[in-house]
Amino acid sequence: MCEIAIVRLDPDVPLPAYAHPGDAGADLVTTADVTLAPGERRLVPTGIAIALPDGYVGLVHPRSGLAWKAGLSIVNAPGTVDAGYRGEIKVCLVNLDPATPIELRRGDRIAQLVVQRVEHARFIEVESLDETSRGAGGHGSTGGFTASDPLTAGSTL
Ligand SMILES: O=c1ccn([C@H]2C[C@H](O)[C@@H](COP(=O)(O)OP(=O)(O)OP(=O)(O)O)O2)c(=O)[nH]1
Ligand SMILES: [Mg+2]
Repeated sequence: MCEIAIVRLDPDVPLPAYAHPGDAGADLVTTADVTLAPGERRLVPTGIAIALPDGYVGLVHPRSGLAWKAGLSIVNAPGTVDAGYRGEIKVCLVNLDPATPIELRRGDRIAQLVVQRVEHARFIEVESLDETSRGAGGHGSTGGFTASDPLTAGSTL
């Protein structure tokens, strides 16, 4: 377990909390009242700043319940909080529902922070890459998931 120093920029904000032991994400709240019109996006404050240890990253993920029930998502999901970042964590929320506004109140849990270790890579330029079974196949090269997908049209599962 890693320890993360945290500063509350708003005295009322709760510390990020795991809802259950073993959960991957610690919930983050908004400190603002926000209404998102259909299709609208907004950078929303969380009232906290953290100091992640070197070699860690904080990933800001959407919450699945709000995604399913209201269409609330994060434009840049998952957001990347760098270890050296000391500013307020903010979340770029978006209302993906085509018709219904989303009303968020100060204190609502709007996202979850997943803390992970990261590798730092050295990029070494070469003339060509080794051969693999996948090669350059990507972006649906192994098939899609519906009959309307042009890659799999006519497929009989
Ligand atoms: O959901 C997010 C994503 C990022 N950040 C903060 C922390 C992160 O360390 C910094 C920069 O994020 P990122 O590198 O994703 O954005 P950028 O557009 O590349 O900005 P920069 O040029 O500052 O790196 O913004 C957040 O508060 N919330
Ligand atoms: Mg960046």
